[in-house]
Amino acid sequence: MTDLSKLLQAKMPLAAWIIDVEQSSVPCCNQAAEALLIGSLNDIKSGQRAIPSELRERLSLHLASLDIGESLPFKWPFTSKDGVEYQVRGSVIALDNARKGLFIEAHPASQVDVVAVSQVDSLLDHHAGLLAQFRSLSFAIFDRHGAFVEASDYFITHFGGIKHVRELFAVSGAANSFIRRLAHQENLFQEIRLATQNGIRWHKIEVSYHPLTNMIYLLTHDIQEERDHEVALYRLNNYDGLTNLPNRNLLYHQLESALINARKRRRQFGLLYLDLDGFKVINDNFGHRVGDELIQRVAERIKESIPSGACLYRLGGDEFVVVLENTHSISELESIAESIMQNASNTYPVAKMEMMITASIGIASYPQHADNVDNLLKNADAAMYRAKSMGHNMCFVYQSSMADNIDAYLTLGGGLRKAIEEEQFILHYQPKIRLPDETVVGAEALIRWIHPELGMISPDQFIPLAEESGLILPLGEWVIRRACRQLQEWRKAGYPDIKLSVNLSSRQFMQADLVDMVEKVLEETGVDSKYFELELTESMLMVDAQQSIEKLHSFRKLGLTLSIDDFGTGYSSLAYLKKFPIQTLKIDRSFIHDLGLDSDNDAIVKATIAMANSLNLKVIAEGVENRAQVDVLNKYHCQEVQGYLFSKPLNSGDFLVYLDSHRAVV
Ligand SMILES: Nc1nc2c(ncn2[C@@H]2O[C@H](COP(=O)(O)O[C@H]3[C@@H](O)[C@H](n4cnc5c(=O)[nH]c(N)nc54)O[C@@H]3COP(=O)(O)O)[C@@H](O)[C@H]2O)c(=O)[nH]1
Repeated sequence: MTDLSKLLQAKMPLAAWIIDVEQSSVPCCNQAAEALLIGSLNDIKSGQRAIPSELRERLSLHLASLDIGESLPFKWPFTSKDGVEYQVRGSVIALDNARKGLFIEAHPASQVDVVAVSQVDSLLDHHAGLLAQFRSLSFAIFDRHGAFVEASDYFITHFGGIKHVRELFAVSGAANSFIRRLAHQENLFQEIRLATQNGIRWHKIEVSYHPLTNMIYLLTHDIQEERDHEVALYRLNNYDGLTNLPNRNLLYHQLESALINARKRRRQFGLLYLDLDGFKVINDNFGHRVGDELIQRVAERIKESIPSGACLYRLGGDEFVVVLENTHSISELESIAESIMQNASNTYPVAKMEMMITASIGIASYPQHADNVDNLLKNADAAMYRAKSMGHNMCFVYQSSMADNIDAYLTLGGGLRKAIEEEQFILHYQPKIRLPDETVVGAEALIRWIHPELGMISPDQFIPLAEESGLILPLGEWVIRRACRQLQEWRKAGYPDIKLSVNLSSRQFMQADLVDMVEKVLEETGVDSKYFELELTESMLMVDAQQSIEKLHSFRKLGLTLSIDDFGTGYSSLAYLKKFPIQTLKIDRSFIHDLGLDSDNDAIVKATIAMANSLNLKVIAEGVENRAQVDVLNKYHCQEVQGYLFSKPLNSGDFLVYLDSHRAVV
């Protein structure tokens, strides 16, 4: 084995000092160092006590910040024998703890090495100890053709008996480039993968070629553990722990690069924004462990459903994004979305159960729908919410007309959240009039937002925003609670019992715990459920007819009445409606508008009322604005009407005044 003490003395063309930094002394230095005792380096001679305090401080500083085997660049000015000012350059390398180190430096004319350590008891003991430490460095010498000459014990244990420097490299290309650079007598300092006895590992290497000996001096430091930590940290920052899918960070990176590519090559790329329907219910009912397992299975299923070039990301919760580069058309994106929805909706064996879940997907494409990453994501997200509000298991392609809503969402959306917290809403009540005696028998509760700056905002403006942001759930609950409290207040004030209806939005109707919530509010307020009515639209019910039927039966069990709003605008037939346990049909105002003016329209209204009566359903006509309409409706035996002819929606005070003057005489 090489005796590095000899190496230090004889073979190294470098001047080398062993410096006890703590004692500020120089236990020894080699022959080359003796020959270079010039200028400020003159103070650093063998057996010398007290090195220059500035040098000592700087060495201490360097050594203190280093771990074993680590190095730092070091500069020190000195003047040569012939009076030339030089800047010594090299690096400090720690030996066995942060306070002991090896310092190698070079200047233009020759090379200078300094070994610096601290905490030495005696010079002699110290000398032996230092050499042992030096031996523990991974250090080797090669001739200028790369043939092995000598190495430290540690080097040989770590890399094995090698004959040529080439054998160190994991990749032949790296070896070639290394040898090429050495041929140009370049000094190297780099991080590279080397082949060790324990496999390929990352190393920091420091190489210098010395023309005096024609030798290559190589110092290596194994940094595989640091690299492993870096990789672990990278994974933590960029991958989702549950599914191992790349996360939002990597999504942004890929989208940015997809955008650059698409711009450069004038290509398209697409984005599918995916959210599972009703995942919260599974989490709430079966626990997060089952929810997590389901998310993993769904992720696998989605991965199987997308083309090989596509990339799947998990944004967190039940949200995923698929990025498809180099797409040709939106219909291509739609057909991929369809196949994801189809595959995802098959059952999953989770926790010894057969689980089912569906997904809603929003689609946006560059350049059609946005020209930057943020807008693309935002638009795909909005399209996803639109898909959700249309029902389960749907996909929706972003439309530019949604931009108005999104802009409004950005300006009103934040305010809407605050408005819910601060209850900036009121309910107005539009009387429902019985025919033919035209007395008030009920009312429809209609929400109004009293914005602190914008004044009263119509529900047409903010209900779609509330739907798309999910805020409709707390807002809808507020409406139900407020309406029930109002009923009780009227009752307690001695007004006759009337039926009050509220509108449900489609997202609200999908809410898994809707029935429980309504039941809780009824109990809380003490309202007699037969005076409370829910208005639902046909399209809402037809999204998942079977589930709707079950939900409606649950409401019926609570004693509520159920009404189909906007009847005639959807696609359900009266025969089909028989399956729904409903009590009232509200004919849409578009049919009432032309009543008495268009015979086909009249025939439809007449037939609807007749068929509804035969099915034992009450009929109410909305949007009644003139007497002629009332006359026709009376002729067809329509039971109730609602519209501006009788009253616009009123605040609760005005409504009571109206009620007083239009109530049935008993
Ligand atoms: N999910 C919820 N939706 C709600 C709630 N409150 C209201 N809405 C829905 O918003 C839409 C707009 O409502 P609004 O501006 O209140 O308009 C209602 C009436 O003012 C209007 N109306 C009534 N009579 C007439 C009339 O003679 N002519 C005419 N042009 N318009 C009239 O109709 C709206 C009520 O319609 P409908 O619900 O179909 O009975 C509207 O879609 C509301 O449903 C809420 O709390 N939750």
